[in-house]
Amino acid sequence: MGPTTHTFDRVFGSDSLTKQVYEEGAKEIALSALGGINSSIFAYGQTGSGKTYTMTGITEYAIADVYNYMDMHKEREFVLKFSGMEIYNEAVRDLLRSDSAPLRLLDDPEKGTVVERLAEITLKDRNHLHALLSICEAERKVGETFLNETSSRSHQILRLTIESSAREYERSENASILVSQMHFVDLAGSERVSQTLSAGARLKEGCHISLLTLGTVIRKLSKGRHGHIPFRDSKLTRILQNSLGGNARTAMICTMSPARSHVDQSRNTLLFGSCAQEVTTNPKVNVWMSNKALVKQPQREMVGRMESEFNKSLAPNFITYDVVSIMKEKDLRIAKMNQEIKELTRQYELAQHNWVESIQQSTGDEQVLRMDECPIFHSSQLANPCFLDLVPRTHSFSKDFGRPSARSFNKQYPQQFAENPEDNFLLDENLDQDNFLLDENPEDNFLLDVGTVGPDPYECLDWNAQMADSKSEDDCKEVRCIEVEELRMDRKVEAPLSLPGPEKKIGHLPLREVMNEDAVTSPTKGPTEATNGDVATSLMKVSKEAMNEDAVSSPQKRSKKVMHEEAVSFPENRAQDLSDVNAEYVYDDLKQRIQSMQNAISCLISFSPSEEAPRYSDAYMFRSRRPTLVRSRSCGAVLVTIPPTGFEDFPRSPERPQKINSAPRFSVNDEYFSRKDSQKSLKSFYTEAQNSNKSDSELDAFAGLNEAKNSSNKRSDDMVQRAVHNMNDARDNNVNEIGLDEQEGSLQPASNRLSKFEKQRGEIIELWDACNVPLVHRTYFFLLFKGDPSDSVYMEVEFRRLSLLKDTFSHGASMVDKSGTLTKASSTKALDQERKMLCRKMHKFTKIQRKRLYQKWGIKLNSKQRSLQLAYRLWKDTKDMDHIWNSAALVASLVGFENPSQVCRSIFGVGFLSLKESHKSSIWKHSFPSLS
Ligand SMILES: Nc1ncnc2c1ncn2[C@@H]1O[C@H](COP(=O)(O)OP(=O)(O)OP(=O)(O)O)[C@@H](O)[C@H]1O
Repeated sequence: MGPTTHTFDRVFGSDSLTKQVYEEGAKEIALSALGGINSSIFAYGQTGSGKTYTMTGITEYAIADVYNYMDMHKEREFVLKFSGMEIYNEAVRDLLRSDSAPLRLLDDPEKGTVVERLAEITLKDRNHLHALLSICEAERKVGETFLNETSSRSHQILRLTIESSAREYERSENASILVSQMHFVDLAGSERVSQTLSAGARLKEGCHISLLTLGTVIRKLSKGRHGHIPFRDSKLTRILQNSLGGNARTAMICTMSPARSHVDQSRNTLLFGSCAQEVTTNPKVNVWMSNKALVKQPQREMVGRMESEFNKSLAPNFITYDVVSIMKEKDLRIAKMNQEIKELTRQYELAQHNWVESIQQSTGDEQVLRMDECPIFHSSQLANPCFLDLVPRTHSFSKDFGRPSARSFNKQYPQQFAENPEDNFLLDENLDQDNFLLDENPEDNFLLDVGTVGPDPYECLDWNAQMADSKSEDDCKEVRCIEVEELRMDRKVEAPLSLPGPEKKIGHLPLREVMNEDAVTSPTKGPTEATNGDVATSLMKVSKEAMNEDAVSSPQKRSKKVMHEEAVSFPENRAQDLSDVNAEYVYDDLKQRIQSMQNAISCLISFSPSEEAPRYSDAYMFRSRRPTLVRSRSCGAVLVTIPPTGFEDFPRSPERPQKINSAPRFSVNDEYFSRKDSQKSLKSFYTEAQNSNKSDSELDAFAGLNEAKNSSNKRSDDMVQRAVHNMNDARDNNVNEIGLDEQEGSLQPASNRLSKFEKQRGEIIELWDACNVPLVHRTYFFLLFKGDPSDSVYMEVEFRRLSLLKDTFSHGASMVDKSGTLTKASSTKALDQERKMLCRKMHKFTKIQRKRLYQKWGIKLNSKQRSLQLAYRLWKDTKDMDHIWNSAALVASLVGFENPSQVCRSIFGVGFLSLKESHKSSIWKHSFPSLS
């Protein structure tokens, strides 16, 4: 048929060694996979021409080279995965799972065609790979034996996936992993194409489809990528689509028999090889972003968002407009409201006085006394604290005519109860949150023990906290007290029956339940309060009910609303009005007006010059509403004592005029506490910061959450200087600046509270120093030092605990001095143990504080990445290992890691010590290019 010329890259004779074929024909391409480029080595040829023989050798050599390369490049990390499959009769079989059913092919948008459920074994070492190769070979042979074939009728595809990365890629901003696949494809004998084509009976058998499609694909590809390339027409071409014409470097080894009888097959093979020679592929380096790198981008955005929010919340600190005039205006309004409250309170007391008088007149003092002695609380239920717990603290029934008891109300109007936001807050999670002191951490009862000395810090707990602390205990106390009464008064009096007129109606109401409710809704009452006054108050309530009924049932009387309005609108007539049966509405109205006034004041003092920073003020208002709600609604006996004295309670009353400069005063140095000089007090820090050249950069770096550095260095400087200035203000207790003095008369309580707050803060700082309180612990107080009244209890507790700690230390020292019997070592050990114990307790407490702060900051507890990111940013430009250690400690505390070293490990992949030791090594240099 005449000579035909074909050109190939290499031609090997029959005396060529497989090694030579590999070295000259396949090695370069195969090892491209180590650089992230897919590679494929095909063997094509007729049966018995040496495909399997050659591919086995090439695979061996390639694997050896891969492992040699890995050995020579220890700075990189490699992960090898191996899988083997066989395609026979368009069925894909996993060679590593002998019993596997044919595998399906799936289209993955990123990876292309993938074989579903194909085993991919991560290799331990080269022996492991050899073992797997043997398994594949054996498995393929088993199939051939089963088919009673002496030659390969199937295609074998061995795939080695190589993932390589720099060992310290985790630390790199551009962290990436190279992922490539190395394919070794031993095709079925090529003669089968022509055979099957000629022998139609075998068309549906063997590998003809794949080979036929392979040939078509190669032919089309060799002519350029014009038209449709039928990759999807066979499993083989579908799986190897990349290798054939896409993202891969491919070597096609064509084997031929020198026998004259095989000249046709040899010619076909040459034609196939010629076509394949023309095919161009489009190999690329396959760079995958590491998981961390992938996470980093959105994480960075998230951090940025959080930081900007955080900065916004701090905005008042850096706002430059005239806060003095705004504060003055607010102070004036507050002063005016205080005056109004005083007047209302006076009216309120008078109303109550008249009301009591009217009750006494209508029932007689004797009756009251008899009621007082009534053992009406004889109830096993009442003595059951569980029952008490189950009764929600409803307190908004003062205007519900014929109100049922708390229990029956809930049964009858569950919806209404659920919809009442005032009631809901009693059930919300804040209860748990504030309940921690007793419930979540039994060990924190230690704090309560401390609290038995000096003024009770819990007087300034918000209402929920009081409820949480006292709900079971105080209720029990109250019940106990009642039980005492019961024992003392051993006779029953049908009290309601003795009430005149309409009272008899209400007398049908189970007075016990009314009393129960009173007991339940007066959690703040101590045992001594549940005496005659309580019962008298309960009686008043009963009478009130009766009056309500009366009012409703007497259309001749003026409407309640009118009476109510008149009583409020015309105070000069209040004497007459209050003596009326509708005096209760004046009473209620006054309460409500006082309450709304208090709320308004809360509004005013929760200074929010920027609408962008509503969080604190909102939270503040929410909290500040609680005491007034409780006191104004449910506890008549307690109610009388609230205003105006309630305003002077530190820090319960919400009308403290918040000093603008004081609120965020400590914000800038929040992170600065994580510096190595952990024992440094705030004062010394700020003094030093002010005099130090490093204040600009380091303060800012430690502020961390502050984007000021990135956005504007100049602004950052201003911020820091302002913060320092503020700190000095605090130290000098200079309240003149915001014009408080002008309102001194009316704002004296608030000023007192401010000064008390600042004094307490100073004391705590001194105690920290005195007790060598660790840095991490101090950091929990950054935001608590903002002066939010609702935080004052924590300051109080901290102060007491530290006082105790200090006393304990000094006491321990003096014991050593006095006794003289203890050796220094033993006493030191005892002190150490004691200190450890206290530290444990402190740690427990601070964990809770941390949780609380998280909630306050809006930080999710699982935001480890954010903190680590922050740490990385803090460390990026530092050479100071102490600095790293301290900030790692801070981050560890924030993210809940056990120790700072764990933080280092998370960021660098090595612990702190390794990090320190390796700071001159490539790891360090890589991580901190500025150092290298
Ligand atoms: N280069 C070589 N040197 C020595 N022997 C070889 C060489 N190539 C192949 N052989 C031998 O020829 C025989 C057939 O080789 P091999 O099985 O590799 O052919 P094949 O193309 O894979 O055939 P099939 O398609 O039927 O599987 C084997 O016994 C093998 O040992």
